[in-house]
Amino acid sequence: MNHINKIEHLGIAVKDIDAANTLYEKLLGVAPYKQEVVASESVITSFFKVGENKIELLASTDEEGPIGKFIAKKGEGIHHIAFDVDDIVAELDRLEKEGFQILNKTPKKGADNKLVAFIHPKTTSGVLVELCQEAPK
Ligand SMILES: CC[C@H](C(=O)O)C(=O)SCCNC(=O)CCNC(=O)[C@H](O)C(C)(C)COP(=O)(O)OP(=O)(O)OC[C@H]1O[C@@H](n2cnc3c(N)ncnc32)[C@H](O)[C@@H]1OP(=O)(O)O
Ligand SMILES: [Co+2]
Repeated sequence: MNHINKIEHLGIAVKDIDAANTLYEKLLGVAPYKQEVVASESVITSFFKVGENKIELLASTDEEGPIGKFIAKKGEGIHHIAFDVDDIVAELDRLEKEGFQILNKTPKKGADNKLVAFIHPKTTSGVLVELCQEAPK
């Protein structure tokens, strides 16, 4: 069984979701296919399909949220890389045993019908990693 199946999406932190939607629609030549608020993360997300991959734009709904804090500290830009897994609980267990710092050991509801968990960037050479498992319909 594969551990990591593919890149699920690339998360990009933006200040203004409408302005970023317009910019990325020009850049990619395609409109976003979904916009979704994830209140637990204080974000509004917007998804673009690019071939087999996805871009997730994220704007903060609360400056104290993770995206608000990220932009305040680092400005707009690439925020995280998300990987698709078949069994997120098993993968979190494997990665914790491998020494990665899991930020939420219990997967939480993410956007685009996913269960998600995050790994601290200080244990992944500075890249915030998200694991995603397709949530049961
Ligand atoms: C779930 C909905 C959606 C989806 O796909 O379904 C999403 O993707 S939501 C995305 C937003 N949610 C999260 O990011 C949750 C996980 N993130 C966190 O728990 C925090 O943001 C955390 C722990 C990564 C950083 O926490 P905090 O900002 O409070 O701490 P610091 O600012 O002190 O940062 C500590 C250290 O990490 C560096 N850092 C922070 N964010 C990132 C990042 N995105 N990429 C790389 N590095 C990051 C920060 O610069 C600090 O490093 P230092 O060397 O001390 O400056
Ligand atoms: Co994400």
